[in-house]
Amino acid sequence: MLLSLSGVEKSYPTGEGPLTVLHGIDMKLDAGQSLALTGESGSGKSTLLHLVAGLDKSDAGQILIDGQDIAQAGDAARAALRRGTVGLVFQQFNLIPSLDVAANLAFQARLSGRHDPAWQAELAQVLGLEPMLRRYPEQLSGGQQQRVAIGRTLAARPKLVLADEPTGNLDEATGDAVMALLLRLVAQTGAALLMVTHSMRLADRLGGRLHLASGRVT
Ligand SMILES: Nc1ncnc2c1ncn2[C@@H]1O[C@H](COP(=O)(O)OP(=O)(O)OP(=O)(O)O)[C@@H](O)[C@H]1O
Repeated sequence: MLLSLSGVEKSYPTGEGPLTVLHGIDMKLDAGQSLALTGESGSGKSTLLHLVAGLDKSDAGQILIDGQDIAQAGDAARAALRRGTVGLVFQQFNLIPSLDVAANLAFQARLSGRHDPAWQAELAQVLGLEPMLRRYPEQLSGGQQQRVAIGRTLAARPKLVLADEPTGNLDEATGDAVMALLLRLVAQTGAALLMVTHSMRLADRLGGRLHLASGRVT
């Protein structure tokens, strides 16, 4: 099992006292599987994704990624896991403005010691980025930037791809095309995909669905 959560709890301190956002979440995701994380605004989707990404710490429970419990891991171990095993694709593209497309594509793969020029070239081709490898992010459309962000994540060959509304900033047709590419590439690499989406239409294209309501799986 690539990703396994059991009894995951998370509260945030607020002016009115602690706010429990996740109540004992259990879930599993195997390599090659994809899962849509759905639920109303405020149901805890992003919180759950951030915990799995190691960007935040849970209060209780176990989060195993590839056999390693990140809930108990220290900051350095969580950062290493983020570099090595997990790839993130968020709604904000977070490209590096001072680097051209080719260097943005290579960035994460270089950090994780897995830069593979042939794989990067294949990604650039599949994602339609070949004509713009020397351009800078500000010279790209939103859909093009999102394709670079997906390519940058997949270039590092993550075992687990975490995506938060990855096509949320795109029009429907562009978003559909980018989503099709993401699903195709994830399937090709055998990675697992956990994706937050508000769109039932997009959720239906993934292998399964985990629905959250008030911080509980329903
Ligand atoms: N840092 C924080 N401090 C206090 N409360 C927080 C914090 N981050 C999130 N929350 C609260 O936790 C709850 C869950 O937020 P979360 O962002 O996980 O929801 P979501 O399902 O992703 O929502 P959306 O679909 O609107 O993005 C919300 O009630 C939110 O107000």
